[in-house]
Amino acid sequence: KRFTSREKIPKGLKPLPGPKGYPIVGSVPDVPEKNSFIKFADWGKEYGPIYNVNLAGHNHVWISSDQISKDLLAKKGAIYSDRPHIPALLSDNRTSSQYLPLLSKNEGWTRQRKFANTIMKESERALFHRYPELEAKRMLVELMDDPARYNHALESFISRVTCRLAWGHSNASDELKQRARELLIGVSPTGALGNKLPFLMSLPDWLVPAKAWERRRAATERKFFEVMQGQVESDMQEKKAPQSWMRTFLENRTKWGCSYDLEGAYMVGMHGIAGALTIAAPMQTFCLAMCFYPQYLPMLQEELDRVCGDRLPRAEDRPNLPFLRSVIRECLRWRPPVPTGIPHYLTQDDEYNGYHIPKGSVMHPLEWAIARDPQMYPDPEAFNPLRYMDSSYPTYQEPLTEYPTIINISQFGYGRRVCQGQTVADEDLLIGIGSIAWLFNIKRLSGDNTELTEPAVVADPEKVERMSIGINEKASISCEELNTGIEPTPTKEEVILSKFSYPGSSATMSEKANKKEELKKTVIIDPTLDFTTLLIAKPLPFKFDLTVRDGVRAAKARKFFQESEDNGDYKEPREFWGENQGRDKKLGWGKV
Ligand code: HEM
Repeated sequence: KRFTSREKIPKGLKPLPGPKGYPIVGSVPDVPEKNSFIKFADWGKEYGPIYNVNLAGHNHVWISSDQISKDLLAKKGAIYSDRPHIPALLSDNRTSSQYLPLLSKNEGWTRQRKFANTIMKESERALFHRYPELEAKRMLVELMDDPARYNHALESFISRVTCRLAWGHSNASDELKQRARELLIGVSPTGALGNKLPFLMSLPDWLVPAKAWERRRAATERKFFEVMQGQVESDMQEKKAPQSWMRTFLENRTKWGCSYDLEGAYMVGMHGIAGALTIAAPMQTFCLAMCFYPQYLPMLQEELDRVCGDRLPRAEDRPNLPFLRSVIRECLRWRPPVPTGIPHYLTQDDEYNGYHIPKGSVMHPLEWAIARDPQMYPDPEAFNPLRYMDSSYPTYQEPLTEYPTIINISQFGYGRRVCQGQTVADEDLLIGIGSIAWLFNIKRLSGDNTELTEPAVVADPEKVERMSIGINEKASISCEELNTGIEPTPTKEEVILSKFSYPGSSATMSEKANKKEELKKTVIIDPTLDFTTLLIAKPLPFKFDLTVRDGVRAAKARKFFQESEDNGDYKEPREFWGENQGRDKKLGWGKV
């Protein structure tokens, strides 16, 4: 929906408040690429818990309150459950039945959600086939052997579990990571160029490398999903296919109402991607939190030692591990993996508290702000898992065998579109974070005295040294920018300078100079806020001490791994596109 300042407001209603913006581009120049969610939250403090922003002619509504998000997105789900168009994708995300999270509220979405419900229930009943427990052993050994590449080990853990759930084995987990990363770039407002400059998508490929990149991405993804489906099919014929979402689809393929098998390939593949993308983020946040709030790791280890003793945490331990659940819940609150929320789209004019909300508005439940409501979360900037363990906090809930839980918290969205994968995330985090805390101490590097002030800002960014991960190294979702040729995360100065080259800028030189000064002040240098800029925000790799708690545990962890290794549980990763990941061919890893 195009935004006009003369939008007709029905009698008796007021327009929503919000920043005024500039001609044509609206408020785009005021939104920093890095940590844009903080800017949107700041506007929420200025204009109120629901406000309007014109972004390049489109009306975006930002909601910073859990209650308002529920009132609109959940209670009025009939008109608030659509999705906006994503211009950088070649096929229309709303109708193409490729990506369930991006589909319009149509028949395809209904049947795919039904399928998703079935596979999630089946997996939960089967305790996710113990895949998280199996892969946790491999992750621990990788972390012991190469702690500096912790980021890679955590992402591999998640991707392998998800790959097993989707197709019954983990061989394709590196490829799944790369598919996840490329799709994330394709759909992120700050990723593919076609989302920033949609008109590019109507020009020919040879003129617009970003469009050619998307064509290659889409073709590679399709081929990958087809190959994965075909393999499960032939394994089933040979009666050797382990349980998986794809097997569930193929065993009953007419039941789901898909018009062709390829839809099944996408339905399963999309869930694989959704898992691979998201769950490592809170695990990386966990490492960050333990570095900056060191008082909680000993408490967590005390609980794990008491409950698990000399074995790793298991699914059955969940009721007895309330502090572990508190830490996980707090990781999701403190640094929400989807800080801007995933937008809904309003299909009819509506009103809220006397305000007019025009049809076609893109609605954002702003998780960053919702998770910082000081009434619900006193001292919201502090990482504090005790808010779920101590009855004096508003978030405390009994019984502690069940609460806290991450199921149905705001970070998983609202209404009819809530996240389908919550139980997978819940299980992976319990086993993954529990296993790490069982085996390791996590500390800041000695000599790093960075202090967090309240609210957590200002520190020396040089102290948190980034690790370089080279091109064509195994996939790493957090470093998506490196492997696809998209610019690496911009430096402070680049962030500022990039604000002066947007098309249509009519700012005078002095306005630009003022803006530069203003932006300088808002650049974030808190190391706990050094996150990737795409839709799913992950802490950028940083250096810290990851050491085993004692030799006995280390030896045990190696033994657990060896037993599964001897059992043939871990297979080599498979490469799909040949040399150089197919860079010189039409299919393979994309590089703009
Ligand atoms: C920490 C992990 C995760 C987070 C924070 C997360 C967050 C979200 C959010 C915010 C939404 C949008 C909800 C809305 O529009 O109101 C969503 C949707 C969705 N998620 Fe997740 N998610 C996670 C893990 C997963 C996993 C593991 C899967 C599947 C294996 C998954 C599958 C989906 C699907 C299919 C949707 C689309 C639902 C729809 O549009 O109807 N998610 N998720």
